[in-house]
Amino acid sequence: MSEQATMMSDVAKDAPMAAAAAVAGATPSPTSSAKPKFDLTLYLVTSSTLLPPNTTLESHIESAIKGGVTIVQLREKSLDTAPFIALGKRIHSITKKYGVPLLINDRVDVALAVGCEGAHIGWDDMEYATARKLLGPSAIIGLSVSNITQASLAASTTVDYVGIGPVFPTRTKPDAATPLYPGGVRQILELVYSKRPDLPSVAIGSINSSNIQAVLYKSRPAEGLPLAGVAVVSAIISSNDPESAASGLLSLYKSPPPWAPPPPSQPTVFTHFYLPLILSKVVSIIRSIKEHKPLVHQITNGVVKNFSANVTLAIGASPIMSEHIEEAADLANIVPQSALLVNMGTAGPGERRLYATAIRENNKAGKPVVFDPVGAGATGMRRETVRWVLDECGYVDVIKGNEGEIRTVAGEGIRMKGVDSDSVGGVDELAKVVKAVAGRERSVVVTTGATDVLSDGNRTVLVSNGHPFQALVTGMGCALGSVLAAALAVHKDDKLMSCLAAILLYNVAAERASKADSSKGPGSFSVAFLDQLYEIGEICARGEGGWLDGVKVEFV
Ligand SMILES: Cc1ncc(COP(=O)(O)OP(=O)(O)O)c(N)n1
Ligand SMILES: Cc1nc(C(=O)O)sc1CCOP(=O)(O)O
Repeated sequence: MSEQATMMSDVAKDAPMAAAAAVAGATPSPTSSAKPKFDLTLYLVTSSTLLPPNTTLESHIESAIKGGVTIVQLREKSLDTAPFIALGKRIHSITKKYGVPLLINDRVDVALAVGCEGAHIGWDDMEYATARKLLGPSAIIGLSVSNITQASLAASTTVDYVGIGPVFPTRTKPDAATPLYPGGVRQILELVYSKRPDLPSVAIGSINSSNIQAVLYKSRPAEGLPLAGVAVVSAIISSNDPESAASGLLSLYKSPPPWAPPPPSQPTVFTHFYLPLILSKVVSIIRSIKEHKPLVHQITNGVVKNFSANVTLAIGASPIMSEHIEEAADLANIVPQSALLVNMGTAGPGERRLYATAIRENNKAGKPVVFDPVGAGATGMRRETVRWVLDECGYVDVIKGNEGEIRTVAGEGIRMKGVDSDSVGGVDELAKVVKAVAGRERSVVVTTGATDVLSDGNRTVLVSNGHPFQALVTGMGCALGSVLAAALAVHKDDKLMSCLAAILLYNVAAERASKADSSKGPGSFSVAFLDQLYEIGEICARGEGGWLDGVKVEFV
């Protein structure tokens, strides 16, 4: 209330601003009034053509403001000047009542005539310097930014905010630039911050209740200003209940995303000094799996289903192999401890909607998601599926793959033979790539190979346990996804720790299986491996950690 009240008095005081004087032919005085305070948190951009039937823009805007919209932009592409000004005046009389600033899209002349708080302009509109001259120093002026060059140019001006977009493909603006996705928004935020650390930004382009938290979370730069808000058109304008649409968006904006629980009070420090502590946590996570029997919903490929289900059962978790969109929400909520594994091994474009629904439902339920981009670099279709999952389906907690797959996720055009991969650099170089991808996606990344590399973007661990037979059993790599998911389901507050527990369980089980008398080759090894997964679970249930004596763990 107090912020709104301050804003209201500022807006009311400054409303006619220097602009009105300019309309009358006078030059606006640079000291005529102070710039009104503005809050970009929930920015409503209008489009009358998207209103539901029998509704008016005036009542829609008023309801949306009641729901929490903090700033409004009148964007009416097909109105002539006179009706545009008349509409602007009617809308301004509403926004002023609530102390919410009103900006006009594209048309500086209309903003001047309406006497509202400012304008938003793009690169095809009036040049910023001219707009500023006409509107005066107290006007709020925003500039669109769709790429790094525009970001750099915008940040070299005195503009008041930038509108970054489109984040996603949008039907509302047919001439929008190429989608940036949250990762591209983050790059622009970093650039803007490096040139003008005080300049606030909003993101725009198909932002709605299903993606707002992922946009905010994944676009957040490692340092510098995060987004100051989100701008939406259809998510509010096309709604039959704009007040609820706005309040729903605002509440999602303000709450921490369910997949990012508050950091543990004592985060595990990953150094050799703390190895005994780390290994005792590994034991307790594996014991927890047996205790809680988490459900692992697996959308996985046909080649590995049976083995993955057996691996899940052997560690004490409960597998369900479902590929029905209709039950994704129920499965995400059916038990308190569960997780989702999405393995794209044999997927085609038909599966993308299933992935999106299952990932979003698990995000909403605060359940962890493991994504295995099998064969990511092998074909264009697979590369597009990886992009779709990471950019458009919400948030994945863990990305797990072999070196080639993770390098593809990193954006390297590595060639892959089927779903296997060639190693290109040393482990140190790979560790840098893994860490960079983890930082970029804000996920834990697990790369499997002779040495497994795990990173959450800050801490990076190398694990060199395991046995060469693992590479000779179909589904060995894929089934690891179910163990990662089970570990995350029971231990969410330090995801890297959960992944380390899963990797150590898996690889030590493989070493022990290779030494079993019954283990004569990959076939008998795979049976002994299931036995060892079970056996280690039993050992951990007794609270014993001797099985970890030979682990080869390095912290980098
Ligand atoms: C907040 C915000 N950001 C970007 C835009 C896009 O403006 P522009 O580039 O002028 O394109 P049109 O809106 O005119 O199609 C915006 N309007 N608002
Ligand atoms: C007005 C606008 N500007 C964009 C940009 O990329 O600059 S995208 C866009 C349309 C946003 O509408 P919706 O929320 O319905 O997708």
